[in-house]
Parts: sequence; C-alpha cells; structure tokens
Amino acid sequence: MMLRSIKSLATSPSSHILRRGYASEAVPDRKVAVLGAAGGIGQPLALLMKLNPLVSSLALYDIANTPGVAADVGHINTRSEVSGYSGEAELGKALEGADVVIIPAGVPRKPGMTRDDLFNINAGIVKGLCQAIAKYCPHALVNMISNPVNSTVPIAAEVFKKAGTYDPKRLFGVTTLDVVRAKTFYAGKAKVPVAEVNVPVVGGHAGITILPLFSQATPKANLSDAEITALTKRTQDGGTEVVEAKAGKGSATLSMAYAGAIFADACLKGLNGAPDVVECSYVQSTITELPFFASKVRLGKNGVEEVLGLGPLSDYEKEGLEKLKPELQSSIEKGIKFANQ
Ligand SMILES: NC(=O)C1=CN([C@@H]2O[C@H](COP(=O)(O)OP(=O)(O)OC[C@H]3O[C@@H](n4cnc5c(N)ncnc54)[C@H](O)[C@@H]3O)[C@@H](O)[C@H]2O)C=CC1
Ligand SMILES: O=C([O-])CC(=O)C(=O)O
Repeated sequence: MMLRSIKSLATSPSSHILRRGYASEAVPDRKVAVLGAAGGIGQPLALLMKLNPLVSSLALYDIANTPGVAADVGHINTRSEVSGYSGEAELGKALEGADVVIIPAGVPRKPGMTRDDLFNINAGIVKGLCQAIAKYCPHALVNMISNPVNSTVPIAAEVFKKAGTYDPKRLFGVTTLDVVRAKTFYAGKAKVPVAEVNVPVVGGHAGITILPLFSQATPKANLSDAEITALTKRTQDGGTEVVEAKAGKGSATLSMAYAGAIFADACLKGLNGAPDVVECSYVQSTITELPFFASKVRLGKNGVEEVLGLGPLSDYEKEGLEKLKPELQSSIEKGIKFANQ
C-alpha cells in the first residue's frame, strides 16, 4: 500500500519535494546496471528502467556509445540518477553496488539462424561480464537476456561457482517475453481482455523448449485442440516471427525491453519485501530432472524464494515436456562445458 502511494507520488509532476521527503524513507535505494545498454534492447530498457520509481541509480554500460544514451535518458525527470560507462575499464564502476544487473549484451539473430548459432560470440561476452559481476557485485540479482539463454545461464552459474560467489537464488534467465507473447496471442484467440490474462510458460527459451501451458490459462476459454496447437507453435516461434519481419535488422528489441523491465521490476519488488511476486524465469531447478528449467518463481528479499511446480498438465503439454528435455539438456551441457574449458 505504502509502495503504491509512493509510486503515484513519484509519477505526479508536482511531487518533487514530497517524493524526496517520503521516497527516501519508504522506498530503499536500489542500483540497477544494464550491460549492453546502447543496443537495440538496451536503449529502450534503459528508458523503461528510468521510469521505474523503485530505481535510485541507473548505470548504463556498453563497449561503446553509452555516454549519448546516458545523457539522453538522464534528462528525464524521474527519481534515478543516471550514469554512463563505456569500455571495459569502466565496467567495475558500472557494477559496484548494483542490486540488479540486466544483461542484454551480445549479437542478435538474423533470418535463418537459431539462437544456438549465437553461442560462439555471446558465450564469451557473457562469461567476461559474469567474471566482472563476481568481482564487483557478487550479491546482485542477475537477469540474463543474452541468447542462447538456455546456455548463457548455465555459463553464468559456472563462472560464479569458479569465483566462489554462486548463489542459485540470484541468477535468472529472462523468459518473460515468452509469457508476454503467450498472453497476447491467447487474448486474441480467446477474445478475452488481455490485461486479465495469465499463462505460465515453462521449459527454456528456444523453439520447442518454450512450453506455454495454455491448459492453465486464465480467464478460461473453450479453445479447440487445433487452436491450442497453433497458439503453442506461435509462442514457440515468436522470436523467429520478429527476426523474419525485421529481415536482417535484428530480433525483438521493443517487446523484449518491455518484458525485461517487467522482470527487473519484479526482482526489485521482491528485494523490497513486496508479497506474492511471482514471474516465470529460467533458474536452477529440481522440478524436473534438468538442472535449469523455467517455471513460475516466487521472488523475495534474496531473489528466488520458491521455485513453483508445474501444476496439472494436459496430455499435449506432457508430450511437449518430454520432447523438450533432450534439447534443453544438451544446451545446458554445452554452456557448462564452455565455461569450464
Ligand atoms: N531473452 C530474450 O527473450 C531475448 C533475448 N535477446 C538477445 O539479447 C541480445 C541483445 O540483442 P539486441 O539488443 O537486439 O542486440 P544489439 O546488437 O542491438 O545490442 C547488443 C549490445 O551489446 C553490446 N555489447 C557487445 N559486447 C559487449 C560487451 N562485452 N559488454 C557490453 N556490451 C556489449 C553491443 O555494443 C550492443 O550495443 C541478443 O543476444 C539477443 O538474441 C533478444 C530478444 C529476446
Ligand atoms: O528470437 C530471438 O533471436 C530473440 C529472442 O530470444 C526472442 O525474441 O524471443
């Protein structure tokens, strides 16, 4: 309740003094760092995090072009102080004191590529960034966006293990865009208000490893098996749909920034002690035999508070779950092997 009233104060144009007076007491200071902040996702994500009243300090890091993004975003009259950091020598300063680190650094797909085709370049980028996180902000919650998420999260875990800083409660693969898509597509097909829709999406974040659980979607709708199959396929191929539409100019950036901002906001709310913060995320998990798996996760003051189970699955979803396991397992193993060589 208190948080909500502060939020409305923070968005009221005449609230500067009130906001300073109350917000510093009621809303803790939180530093968020975005790594890859000058990119297609990074820029709109920086904007959305600048609009988030839970953020007091926003650090924007990239290998180049960050001063311009930081100067631009920094003129927006919201709570957070913005600073830009460019080049590896400034990475430590960007990370120091961060509560949440969001990583959209790395190359995106072009038509005809799979997410796994990005492995060779992005694995090394993520490894280097995670080594710096282990050094400069080992307790931060890490939100991994860089693809292939199915492998980059296991890479991050191995880097943190080697550094002696690994805490599985603090490492998240961002799969929120799959949920965002599933909600949009379901609302369209079921003709229900999109703002009311909930659909868990489990598994991983590539092709058939993305498993939307439309049998658990609310509000309930009587969709045929053929409609559920088509919705499932569209959700699994959502990224490819955007890659093809952009025709060589990259992959989803705006919808991803939106999804990334929702997930980071949930992490911040959890850190601040808000109750019942639940989002799907790809985390270390024991709900299947796979060591990393996306499912609903309850977020709290230390990151993951509870990894929630899958709930009842339809026969179609049970089949999808079995089909995805070999691919997800091999992407996990590929990440672990890379990090340890
Ligand atoms: N998890 C998800 O649902 C999604 C993930 N992605 C992934 O996000 C990543 C970024 O996508 P875009 O922003 O479209 O790419 P982009 O190429 O527009 O931006 C990437 C940024 O990363 C920066 N970068 C490269 N190496 C870096 C390093 N060592 N440290 C810091 N920054 C570095 C680049 O300078 C660039 O500004 C891709 O791997 C893409 O596949 C994209 C959409 C959805
Ligand atoms: O498809 C891609 O390459 C980017 C991505 O992960 C998504 O849009 O879901």
